[in-house]
Amino acid sequence: MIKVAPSILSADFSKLGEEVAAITKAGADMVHIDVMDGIFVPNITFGPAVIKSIRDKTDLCFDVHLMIDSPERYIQNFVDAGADLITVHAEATTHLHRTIQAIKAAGVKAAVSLNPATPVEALKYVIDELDMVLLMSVNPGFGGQKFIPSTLKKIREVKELRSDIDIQIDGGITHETIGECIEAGANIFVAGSYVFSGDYEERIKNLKK
Ligand SMILES: O=C(CO)[C@@H](O)[C@H](O)COP(=O)(O)O
Ligand SMILES: [Fe+2]
Repeated sequence: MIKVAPSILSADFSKLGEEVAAITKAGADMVHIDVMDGIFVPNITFGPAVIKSIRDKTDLCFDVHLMIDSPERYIQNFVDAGADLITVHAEATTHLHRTIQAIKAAGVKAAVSLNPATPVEALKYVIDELDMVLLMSVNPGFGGQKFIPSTLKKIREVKELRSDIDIQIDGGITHETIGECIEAGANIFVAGSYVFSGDYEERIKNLKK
């Protein structure tokens, strides 16, 4: 089944709670929350306090995408804030396996993300521990960028490593780019600018069909 996870990076921050309620009503399957620290990526967004403030606006899964250096330092803070699924970047932590164990020990689902230039081999010795793999289809840091086509090959490579794993694609997803990702084997789609620049319900429906 195809799932759509609107990224609130493209929402109106001045009314974030209402935006989360609106995408829930519009048929979103998860809420994708992009946390950026200005070090791992050249942008800064929000932290646990903001996430906690919107937790009671929806019952949907809070899919927290950590684009922060050494994410192991903050796992418990994001769990306490209401995260259901925590994604860390393989490039951001020295001890990836230990970080995954820490996420699971904290009682939430664990995923690993790879930047566009990072080979799928980076997942080889941790993939059996994971609930999901996130493949970045743009360089992380900003919404509204163009989909990088080499992601399609990476989707197939992840499938070869573990055929039953959820594969989430993040960056440049629209009604035009989603189809080839589904064909390659991905099943969860983050969409920021595409969903938030139109009628939310119509845009989510377009992606699902
Ligand atoms: O993690 C990121 C960006 O680093 C994403 O989640 C973006 O928010 C996706 O935005 P669009 O490409 O869909 O506009
Ligand atoms: Fe993201």
